[in-house]
Amino acid sequence: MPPSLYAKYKDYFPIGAAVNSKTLHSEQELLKKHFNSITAENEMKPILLQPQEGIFTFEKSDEMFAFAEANNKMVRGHTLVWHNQTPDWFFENEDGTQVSREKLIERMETHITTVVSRYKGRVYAWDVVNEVISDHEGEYLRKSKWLDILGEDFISIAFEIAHKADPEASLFYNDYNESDPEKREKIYRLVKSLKDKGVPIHGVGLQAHWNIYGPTIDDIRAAIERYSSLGLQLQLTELDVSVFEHGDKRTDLTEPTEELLELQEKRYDEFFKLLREYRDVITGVTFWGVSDRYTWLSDFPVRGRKNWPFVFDVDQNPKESFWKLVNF
Ligand SMILES: Oc1ccccc1CN[C@@H]1C=C[C@@H](O)[C@H](O)[C@H]1O
Repeated sequence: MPPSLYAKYKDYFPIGAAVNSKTLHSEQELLKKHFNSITAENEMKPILLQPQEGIFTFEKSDEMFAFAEANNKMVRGHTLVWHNQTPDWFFENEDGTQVSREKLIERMETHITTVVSRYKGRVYAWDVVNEVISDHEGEYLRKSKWLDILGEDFISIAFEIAHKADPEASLFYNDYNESDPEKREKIYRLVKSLKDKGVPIHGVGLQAHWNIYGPTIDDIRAAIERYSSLGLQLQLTELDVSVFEHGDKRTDLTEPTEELLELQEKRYDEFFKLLREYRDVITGVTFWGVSDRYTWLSDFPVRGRKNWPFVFDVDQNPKESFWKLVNF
């Protein structure tokens, strides 16, 4: 009988999983036994909470909170301000012209305040702003309508609004490729600037969309050391360990090979040894899914290409990787 993953880590950090309206039901048994935190994979993104101005659709997110509260699970809020999965209406006037700075700030405030207030005291950590750092060499901030219309201020404004709506919630900046040395320094620059200005930011979310070939333990350690040197909490917010390198577009596999699974076991073992070492600064580790039965990676970066990134297999049984996580 496998031990509970979150119970095994009760002296380290909460163990979470991203869920969507389907997996909330199809993965329910694993969620109850192995995870003590959930994140909505899509249902709390701007496009799904406020698809049209003034029309808030909370049914699916409310169902997740009902599950969380009935099963004593914590909730991470994901996400309030992002360049993706955000309706165009935020940035446009009725006639389709670009909205003014004042109007966009008003819309940001309405969205964040309405959403955060609804779940006030029930979300322990919010990904207030997601993925504003550019992946392009030499470019600091990602080009977006938020940046075009409001300038860099949109980031601190979002944090201030969220903090006012729920002063008790821990507020995170969240990003991927967070262990890449160049992007790490840009994230560090942003988060330090927010902290130095007294912006209410409490943590850095390392999405941790890793794979069996990278990032290196040294790069992950350097990122943990760099971000935590700011005196902030760290959370892994979207952990998955793809069996393909990001640039590998192969589509021939219908199941993972033994070799790939052995590599994955080794990586999970190394990753969690490192995470346990930094238990004092890591306040949560959330997988971006539950079992290999469903992962967003089966459509990214190659649409329709199955992936097997988790520690539970397609039959919802523990993989060898699971045992690496609990046998310490
Ligand atoms: O790993 C990436 C590479 C390129 C773009 C975005 C990402 C990760 N982006 C994440 C992934 C899935 C979404 O459901 C999450 O909301 C988003 O934060």
